[in-house]
Amino acid sequence: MTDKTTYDVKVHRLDEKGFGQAVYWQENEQGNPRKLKFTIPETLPEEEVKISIDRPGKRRMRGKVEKIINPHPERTEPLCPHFTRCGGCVWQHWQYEGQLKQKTEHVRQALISNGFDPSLVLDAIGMENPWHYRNKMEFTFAPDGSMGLHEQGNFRKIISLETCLIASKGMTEAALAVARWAKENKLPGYDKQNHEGLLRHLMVRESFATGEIMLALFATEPPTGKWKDAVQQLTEQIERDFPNVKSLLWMENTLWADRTQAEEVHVLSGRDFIYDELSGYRYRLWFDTFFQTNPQQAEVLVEEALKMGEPKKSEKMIDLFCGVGTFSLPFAARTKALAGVEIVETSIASAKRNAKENGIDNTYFLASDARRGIDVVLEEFGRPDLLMLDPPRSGAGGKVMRRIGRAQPSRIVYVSCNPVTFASDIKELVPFGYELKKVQPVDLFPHTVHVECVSQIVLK
Ligand SMILES: C[S@@+](CC[C@H](N)C(=O)[O-])C[C@H]1O[C@@H](n2cnc3c(N)ncnc32)[C@H](O)[C@@H]1O
Repeated sequence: MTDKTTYDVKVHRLDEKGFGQAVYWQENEQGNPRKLKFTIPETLPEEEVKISIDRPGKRRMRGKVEKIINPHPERTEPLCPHFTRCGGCVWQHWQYEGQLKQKTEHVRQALISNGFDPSLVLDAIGMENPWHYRNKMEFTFAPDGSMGLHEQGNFRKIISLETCLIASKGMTEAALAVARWAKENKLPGYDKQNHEGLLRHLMVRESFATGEIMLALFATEPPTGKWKDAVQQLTEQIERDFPNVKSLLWMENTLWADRTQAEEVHVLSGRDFIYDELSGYRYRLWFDTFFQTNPQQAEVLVEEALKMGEPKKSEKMIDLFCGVGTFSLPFAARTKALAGVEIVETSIASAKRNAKENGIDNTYFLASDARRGIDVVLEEFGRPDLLMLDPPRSGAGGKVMRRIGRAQPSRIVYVSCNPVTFASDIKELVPFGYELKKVQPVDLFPHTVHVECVSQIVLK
């Protein structure tokens, strides 16, 4: 039986997942005060709410809102029917302006915690229309063959897809067609518990610039034998109804890990990649290529990075964590020479090809871990005038930052998707004579807690 005791609490802050945090004081059996700590999704700072216990816990309980006693002035009606259950967007109940203010504040707090001046953080640049911005989605099949997104906090449960307000409309329609085909053909979804079933994931990516779409269906068996007719039907249907799908792939994946990886790629229709464009450069994207997922705001990010980096034709530059060259190409076009370092070999192969196909011939790309790669590049390339880095969420780490400090580039542009690791990374540069000049947050992920920022750091 669930405990229907209710507690009136006030949200005092949001946690790193964007959920409200609150405490409630009550007396224990000995008459001593006892503190109950709650995490409450779908609440906003300073809101007073009546909650019940959704999920008990020793240290912190998950609260369920029974009534909003005093709502936040920026509370709004969420638009998506999947909101509250889907783990995708957690802030649809917050007016977009409020989300942006919170993101700016989050970056400022991360700087304060590391001893930097928060006034260096400019207001976050948001989107004019913060919907249907994503160019890539991954959906999962449930054992009953339905397809959708993972339920919030429960990776075993799948919410059947009806719509998605952050994915592009074209991509969602194509995904829904695949979901209907799977249902009509009664194809079994993969059961993670007993490792049985056929369909595992559907990855969809679309280029907003070229209109090309990729559909990659991950399955435990090849598209032959007893599945041949159904696969043929899917291929014909997609070719007929979705002419923009330039890549329809069947990815064989028998591995236990729940990831969109493939042991064999079968091209059912078109090619094994699609073309995309960003900031005027053309890119080939394979199913596993890392590429910015909000292309409109990614262009803003590139523009801001160029403004902060002020690249010059006489200068040498290093791009650490360069991926397929999203920043490398526009910077290389404005510098004398650019060296890019990235750990994923296929991304480096892609970066080389992208540079060539875009007529850029002053780049040198190295597939290496950043820590070793920076040493190799410095040895072959000499001291850079400008260095940019765009590490993953875990940050670059002290060893890489200290190597950057010792290399003494006169300007550094740091692009980050995690203000916390960003702030601790740049602190490492201070003893080497660097000064943080400004930080520009850019919102690439409306309705989620994530924020990207570009910053300018100079040698004093
Ligand atoms: C946030 S992405 C940025 C990619 C690129 N700048 C872009 O905008 O497309 C971070 C990149 O760092 C790469 N990476 C992760 N760990 C790395 C490491 N230890 N050394 C070098 N590159 C790494 C990832 O493969 C990924 O391409």
